[in-house]
Amino acid sequence: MRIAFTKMHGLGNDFVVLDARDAPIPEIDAVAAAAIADRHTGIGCDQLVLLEPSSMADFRMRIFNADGSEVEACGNATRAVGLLHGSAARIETLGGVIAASPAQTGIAVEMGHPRFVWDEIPLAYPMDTHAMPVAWEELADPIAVNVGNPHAIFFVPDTAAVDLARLGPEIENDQLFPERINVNVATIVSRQAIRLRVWERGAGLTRACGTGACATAIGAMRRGLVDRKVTVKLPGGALSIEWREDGEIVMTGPAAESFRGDFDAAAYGLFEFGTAG
Ligand SMILES: N[C@@H](CCC[C@H](N)C(=O)O)C(=O)O
Repeated sequence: MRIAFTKMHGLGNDFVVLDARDAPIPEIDAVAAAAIADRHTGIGCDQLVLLEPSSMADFRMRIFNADGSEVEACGNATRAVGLLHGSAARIETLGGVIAASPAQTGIAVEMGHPRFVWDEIPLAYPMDTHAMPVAWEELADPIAVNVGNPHAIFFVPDTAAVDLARLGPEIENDQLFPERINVNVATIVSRQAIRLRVWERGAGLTRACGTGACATAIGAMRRGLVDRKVTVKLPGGALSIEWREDGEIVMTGPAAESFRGDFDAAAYGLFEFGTAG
């Protein structure tokens, strides 16, 4: 059996998208997701995205990191899937129902409302998430924000000077974060602009992280450092993030399709229905 896929990206954060909305495909587990995402022996991507029917929205989007872990949210993938769908859509995710629609500058996504309480992040024990009294070398006093998925944000003088490849995994896997964490290092450029690099939970350094941009913008707004609408500049390009007065986060930016193909299901341990196990 062959399974069709679409390779897509949002600012260089890349995805293998499998569309099972109309015709089911074999169940994707963590092992298969990691194998497909592998850049040496698989197709290669930061996240595997699986579209399925939904009873509460237009369709369901499941997201697997490159390490196989299934997660709640992915901003860039939501824009990519919005582009693939071609019109406005309500999308069920593990993080809640979100809405994507075509916009002048790409795809706009209503990402939901941010959460700040320690057990909503989640943290291992109670702590003020607005100014956390913790540090990993020069990375200190982060803000924690959950925008569907968990983020820690460190404001630093120069994002390029941070050894994120070394400190990122240390913080991601710290026992303070029982579900691990996405690690953001950000520099305030002006009241309308932020520079950002992200170590993603389960995927490592990526060219861009949409939820990281949302969480960082909200963290900077909470600290009074920027206005309620900002441009977040990532290595792969820029996103516009607005925190509306009604509490909704709106992320707007580009997405693109790279190519389409198909793969042999058995090569990833996926078997036709009724033949698995
Ligand atoms: N690249 C994504 C985030 C993907 C999930 C994240 N690594 C997590 O584990 O929460 C984005 O654009 O938001």
